[in-house]
Amino acid sequence: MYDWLNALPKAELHLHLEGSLEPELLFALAERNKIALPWADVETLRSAYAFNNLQEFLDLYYQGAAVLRTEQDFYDLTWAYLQRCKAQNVIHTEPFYDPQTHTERGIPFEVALNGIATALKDGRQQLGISSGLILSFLRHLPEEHAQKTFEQALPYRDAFFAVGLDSSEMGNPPSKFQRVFDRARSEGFLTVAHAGEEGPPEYIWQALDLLKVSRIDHGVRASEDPLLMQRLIDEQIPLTVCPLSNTKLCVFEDMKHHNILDMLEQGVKVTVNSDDPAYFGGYVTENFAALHQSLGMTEEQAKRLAQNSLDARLVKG
Ligand SMILES: Nc1ncnc2[nH]cnc12
Ligand SMILES: [Zn+2]
Repeated sequence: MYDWLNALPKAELHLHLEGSLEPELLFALAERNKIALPWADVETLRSAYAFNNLQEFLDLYYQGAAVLRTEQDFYDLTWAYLQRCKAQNVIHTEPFYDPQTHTERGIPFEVALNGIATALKDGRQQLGISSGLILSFLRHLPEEHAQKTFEQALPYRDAFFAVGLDSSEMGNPPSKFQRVFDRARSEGFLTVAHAGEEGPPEYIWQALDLLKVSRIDHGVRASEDPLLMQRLIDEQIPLTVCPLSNTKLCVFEDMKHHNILDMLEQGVKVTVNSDDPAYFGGYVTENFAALHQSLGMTEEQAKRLAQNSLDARLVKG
């Protein structure tokens, strides 16, 4: 039905690998690793995917990620996501992963990174999907933990090209991470950050001015601040918007109220992404389809959104 959206060549620039863990794989990995789960079956787990806000989702997301233990698990997770990319004509992806989600529960740093990096390499060679990995810090933890994580990552510097910032936004402003982002930039890494998902426009200003980000992840609350909107337009700073995520997490009450097409028409470089597709009801094509269904997105707008995603890539080729 949405072949025309599937057919558009596109890039995905906002995807948490841990958020692509489908319930079926989650159960398979739990069995492989002999981990007892609190849900009776896949359907029971799926029925728990009802959230009132970001935190309610994160609590389940971290619980789900606990089935990931071995390099093979991380490989399988990443490979399954890349297969979805292939099926939806996502020709380039710049996914995040959260090292601290795994190191904080005793998984050695290199286990997750090796599994992910190997799958991304195979994706390039076997599927023709280009990619670059973003190492994302958990903002609900102290900055010192992020510093330590970055130091752990440095010996593997060829495996990622940027650092990011995710997890609980409210009360954890970008300013909390200024030093570790300074350090990452001094080592030659690019920066991105989640900002303006639930948090105020002020957090977007901070991400731009203090963390010197190349893109804003989400950023939908920018529309509350005309000066900020003007800056995003003037400087063509990309926003990696995630429509299904925003409605699942009640950032917008209904897709009919989503502001992505208004921002597109005002000249903001918005892109369409899936965020945590296993939890939010779909991958990139389903996100485009929701915009068509609820907002009347035209074919011309879809093409512009897809082109924006290709233009907003930070890793070329
Ligand atoms: N949408 C989101 N916002 C913040 N942190 C996240 N981690 C995974 N998904 C996230
Ligand atoms: Zn996200």
